[in-house]
Amino acid sequence: MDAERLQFHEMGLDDRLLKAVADLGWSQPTLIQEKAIPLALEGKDLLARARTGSGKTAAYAVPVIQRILASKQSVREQDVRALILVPTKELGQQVQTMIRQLTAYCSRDVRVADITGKADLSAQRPILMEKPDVVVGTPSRVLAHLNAQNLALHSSLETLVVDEADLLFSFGFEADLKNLLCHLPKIYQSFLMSATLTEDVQALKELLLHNPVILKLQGSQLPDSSQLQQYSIKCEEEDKFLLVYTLLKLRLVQGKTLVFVGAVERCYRLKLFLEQFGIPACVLNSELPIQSRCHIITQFNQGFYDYIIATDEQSLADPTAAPQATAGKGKKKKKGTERGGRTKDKEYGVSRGVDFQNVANVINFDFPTAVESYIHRVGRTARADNPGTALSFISHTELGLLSEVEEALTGDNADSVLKPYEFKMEEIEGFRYRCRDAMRSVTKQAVREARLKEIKQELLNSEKLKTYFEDNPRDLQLLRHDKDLHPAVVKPHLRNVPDYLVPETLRGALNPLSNRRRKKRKEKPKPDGVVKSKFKNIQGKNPLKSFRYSGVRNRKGKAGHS
Ligand SMILES: Nc1ncnc2c1ncn2[C@@H]1O[C@H](COP(=O)(O)OP(=O)(O)OP(=O)(O)O)[C@@H](O)[C@H]1O
Repeated sequence: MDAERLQFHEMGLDDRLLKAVADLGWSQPTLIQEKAIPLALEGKDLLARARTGSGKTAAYAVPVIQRILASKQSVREQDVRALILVPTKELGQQVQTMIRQLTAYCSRDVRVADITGKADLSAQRPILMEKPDVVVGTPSRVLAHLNAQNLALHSSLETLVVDEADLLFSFGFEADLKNLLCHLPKIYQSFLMSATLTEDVQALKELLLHNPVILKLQGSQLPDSSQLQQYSIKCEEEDKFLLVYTLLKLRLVQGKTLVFVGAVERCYRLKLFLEQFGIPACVLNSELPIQSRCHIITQFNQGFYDYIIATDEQSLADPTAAPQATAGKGKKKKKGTERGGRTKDKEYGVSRGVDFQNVANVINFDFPTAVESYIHRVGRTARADNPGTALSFISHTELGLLSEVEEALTGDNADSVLKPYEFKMEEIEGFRYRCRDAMRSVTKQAVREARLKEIKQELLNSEKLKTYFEDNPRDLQLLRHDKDLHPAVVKPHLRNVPDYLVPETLRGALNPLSNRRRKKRKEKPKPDGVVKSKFKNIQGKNPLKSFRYSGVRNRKGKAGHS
């Protein structure tokens, strides 16, 4: 604990709030919380820029709740007192969950409603008619309710929060946001929270804040190398598959891992490839229904899955993503339509603001197309005080983007932030044949079918999630999202790795679990998402952090790990 740091109990917070904070296991505020909460409680408008994963949500949620609890002591009338604007549905749900956790001991006094969901306006009307103290929504959703007179804010609103402010404009909410402001009272307190201070955020600042205190914390946008280790490795298309197979199958990457790809189609390509080796993974992208997306994230956080293959669709290189991207430029369009009539959800955001918990590694299978996107993706690991690693595969076409990221992250520092991931590709040549064998089954047709199958399946799941599971919550745990999508092409011989193929230096790393035992284990959630393997016992640490598989020679003169 940092003795210098102002503690939660020294901030004059309500006891019920302090008790909830203690239940969350937070021994002290994060830096942004320490600075922002007292200023917010003084009534100041705030513009807070702090890096991803630094605890911005509670930095505004705690003062919002405190203010409501304080005002309830004198005014008993129920009204909407706080509005929290978020760019995505995922974030909306997450903010609601955080507020519910923080109000666990005062849930009657502080009611929160997340209206980001897809339900009809009329279905959400009754919720708003009850005048929850805190409303969480995207600007377009909130505006629609204001226009439909399901919600009135002009006399009651005390606090406005704009979370992930840098993303609101890029998600196309500029016009909605401006229209929404006409419905707000003259005086209210505002907080603008952002991971980056873009020109858009500056513009929002002028629009929303009055004499704000500007908190710019932590110069770097990502944690330093003592907490987050970043690597890059140059490899072309086929090698990307070969390398990811080796890393996952030999458990060279341990713990929960998010693999980012550049297009929805590539989610399925990679999933189909991996499933042939008995490596299960969930797919996460904007085509899936919101209920499924949130359930996948919840289960991942609970340790059900080790791997998620996700797209980061505000920066897709996929040409089919174009409609979505242009929808982000202020058009009224809610959804982009892909070729083949598939719809994408504009309010989808996986790499932005979503609190994946205890993610040990982020792998950029395809490099992001913008610096911001790199920061948000990599920010899914090393959150709060946890350690993490990020590994980026770089093809020759992506070298320019790598330099941009390097430049943005390195700043004045002469040392490169992304260290080379030294891996002797020639040592795993023996695996190339089986990878090609697996790739042959991953045809365009197979990918298309898998994609359709998954959407159909998830639409069914989503219906169940909406209705059935409310009555049968225990069955919810049994609903899995990482099942094989194309069992017909799975070749059983690929599931096991014959010893002779494993480079001598990596033999200890192979996970000894048989398929049968693996199946048995799959039923149970893993407690913290970190899979124990023989390798871990041998090395005692995450190999992605310490791995050197290069020309470095050990004392016996063999290439090996250091
Ligand atoms: N005081 C604290 N002590 C320990 N953990 C905390 C504390 N405050 C927040 N956390 C945890 O840190 C994680 C990151 O918090 P949060 O999602 O609010 O970050 P963020 O700054 O909003 O990140 P992003 O910009 O990526 O959304 C969460 O899991 C949260 O529960």
